[in-house]
Amino acid sequence: MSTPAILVTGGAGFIGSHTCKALAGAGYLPVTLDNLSRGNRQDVRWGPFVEADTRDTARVAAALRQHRVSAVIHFAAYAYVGESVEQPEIYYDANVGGLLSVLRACREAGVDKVIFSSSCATYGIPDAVPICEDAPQRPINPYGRTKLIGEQVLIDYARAYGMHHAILRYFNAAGADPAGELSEKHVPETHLIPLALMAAAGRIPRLDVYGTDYPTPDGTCIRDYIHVADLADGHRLALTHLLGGGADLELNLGTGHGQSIFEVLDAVRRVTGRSVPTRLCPRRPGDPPALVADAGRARRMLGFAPQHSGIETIVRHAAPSFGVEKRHEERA
Ligand SMILES: NC(=O)c1ccc[n+]([C@@H]2O[C@H](COP(=O)([O-])OP(=O)(O)OC[C@H]3O[C@@H](n4cnc5c(N)ncnc54)[C@H](O)[C@@H]3O)[C@@H](O)[C@H]2O)c1
Ligand SMILES: O=c1ccn([C@@H]2O[C@H](COP(=O)(O)OP(=O)(O)O[C@H]3O[C@H](CO)[C@@H](O)[C@H](O)[C@H]3O)[C@@H](O)[C@H]2O)c(=O)[nH]1
Repeated sequence: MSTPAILVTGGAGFIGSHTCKALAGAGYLPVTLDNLSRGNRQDVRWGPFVEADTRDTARVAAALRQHRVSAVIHFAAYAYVGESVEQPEIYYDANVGGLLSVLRACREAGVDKVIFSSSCATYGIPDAVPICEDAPQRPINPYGRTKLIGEQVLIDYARAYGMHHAILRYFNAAGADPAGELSEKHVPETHLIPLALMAAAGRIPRLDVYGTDYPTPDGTCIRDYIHVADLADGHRLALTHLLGGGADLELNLGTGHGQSIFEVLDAVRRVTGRSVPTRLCPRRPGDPPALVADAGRARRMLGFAPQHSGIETIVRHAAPSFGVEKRHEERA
């Protein structure tokens, strides 16, 4: 039997490149399609590369046909809350327009299985944590709205066209390939753990802590940090489920445990043995106080069980990406 080919849009990006590695390890051929606006060509190492924009429907359809693709994993999107508030047009265009174009290409090429990168940002400010999948989805910024629209498009396309889907709502992706073949990087860099490591390494003067007056035990925001290798494995499981004829899925991918900003900074200090200079700042607009997944449905439906997602492991695997010496080499 030939190796099933999977089109991975955004496969040159952070989560996409880690997922391509996991897919190749599981016997799939990942075909990356990326416009390199925010990804890295050198991280496309586990299958062919198509440099194209998702909105170029003809190029996407040609890639699907050329590689006889069995399913699509659609990562390609812009993913910054603040930027989406400043420039909503590029978000609706790339995130919603890109998805519509990929789905049109799938229908033209006869591909009927799509895995979609959604986000806990679709929940907005939740009424309660942990957040289960049936909680109300009331995004509070354009980024979250583009993801919710994407989910709704997929649900409508399933009813009308029989397009099968797995909607995966990631919580905070972090860390890097445990084997060290890929690093944690984002363009531009605005994420907490990378910036804390850069502050520990002396590459930036300090980490700004956005808000210490939230209704949380230490006053800082709580997030559910999930290791990128665990997220990659979640995609492998969802793909196996869909290719095996399993029902459509709408799942959180998180750990079920939250860390405050101060707890993350403590982990960075413990792992690196270095101090993290900080400056206490006002809240960043658009940040919900606490986002933690109810991870039960993914466990029940897919057997999803994060292996690397302790905060210290995440920080230890991310640290080399930022040139911070690890204090606990023996524990790698
Ligand atoms: N990082 C997180 O914590 C997180 C959490 C929830 C959801 N997500 C979602 O996961 C997906 C991947 O996120 P990431 O952190 O790996 O981001 P990333 O920016 O590292 O990767 C996105 C990739 O998509 C590519 N891309 C963007 N627009 C494109 C277009 N129009 N055509 C072709 N390629 C395009 C970029 O070049 C980049 O390589 C995104 O859809 C994001 O919204 C991320
Ligand atoms: O310099 C910094 C950077 C971040 N934070 C705080 O740290 C927390 C986490 O922030 P960040 O790492 O920027 O992640 P999020 O804003 O939670 O967004 C990420 O996680 C979302 C899911 O929660 C995804 O949808 C987004 O794409 C992804 O960027 C938030 O409370 C931030 O205010 C700081 O205090 N200082």
